[in-house]
Amino acid sequence: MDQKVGFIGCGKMAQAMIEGMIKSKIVQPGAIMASAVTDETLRSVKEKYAILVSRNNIEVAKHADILILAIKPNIHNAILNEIAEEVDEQKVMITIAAGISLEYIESFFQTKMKVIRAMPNTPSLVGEGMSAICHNQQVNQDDLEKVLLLFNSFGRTEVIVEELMDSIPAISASSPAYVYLFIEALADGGVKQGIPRKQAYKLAAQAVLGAAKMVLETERHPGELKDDVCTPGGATIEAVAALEQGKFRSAILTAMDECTKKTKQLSKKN
Ligand SMILES: NC(=O)C1=CN([C@@H]2O[C@H](COP(=O)(O)OP(=O)(O)OC[C@H]3O[C@@H](n4cnc5c(N)ncnc54)[C@H](OP(=O)(O)O)[C@@H]3O)[C@@H](O)[C@H]2O)C=CC1
Ligand SMILES: O=C(O)[C@@H]1CCC=N1
Repeated sequence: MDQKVGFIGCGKMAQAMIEGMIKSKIVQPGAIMASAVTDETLRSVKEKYAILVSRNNIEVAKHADILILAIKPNIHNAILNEIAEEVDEQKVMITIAAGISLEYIESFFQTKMKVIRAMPNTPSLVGEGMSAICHNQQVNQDDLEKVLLLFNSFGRTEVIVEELMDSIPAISASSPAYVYLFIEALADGGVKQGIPRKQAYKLAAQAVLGAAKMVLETERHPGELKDDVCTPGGATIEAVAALEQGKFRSAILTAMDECTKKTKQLSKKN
């Protein structure tokens, strides 16, 4: 695509997206410019991705057709005040911060801007990201197609209504953290049985990847897929019963409620 992409903030999430975009060849490294605060980050991303870097957020805002705010929620205020004069109505502005609304971003500008709120996740780094996005009325079909092309270059994207955005961290943006806990626990269980640690991580991670692919590619109900694994009177159903006793599902639902509660608190702060 011929769009220039800018990242204000180039930490973990921005780098995951940049790596995914570059690997998929959807944008040339020279069309991407990113800013950060420390020399260490600027040097390292320049070296890793051969993208343009700057300590100057205004320079990034000027460079970009699609400008991505990949900074913490609590510094949006300062950054938006800093760049407000430099962003015109042609640019598409995207925030990936938890709890930052379209209306909040719009409020920094005199004129109606094209704004998108996105919630990606770190597996974007390996092209298996999951992003949810919503947009305001200024974003037209052509803008949306370009942004979808960009986001789909590092995974899948769902367009949703803004009312649901605060619920996305719990299900797909924060959830990789819980999946890593699960993989670590599976590997610990393997190690307990004598499986070498390195092999245990491979066995556990591939099982999770395969199970996820089964859900996506067969489109069968997860409960049905679970039933296929549980041989009557066999070993798996014993494990499932133990997990139910340990309130496995209930623990996940509670964790998601806590995640959403915190996201909503972040929303209120801004
Ligand atoms: N991590 C995740 O899994 C996800 C995060 N998000 C959202 O992404 C956003 C960023 O998170 P994450 O990447 O994890 O955070 P990081 O702390 O890894 O990155 C933040 C980046 O912002 C830079 N920064 C800080 N202050 C400024 C400034 N004044 N001007 C320019 N850049 C600045 C930092 O620079 P330096 O490196 O020099 O310190 C750093 O590169 C958050 O809003 C979060 O809600 C959304 C989805 C998933
Ligand atoms: O923990 C956070 O607030 C961010 C949002 C989604 C993932 N990380």
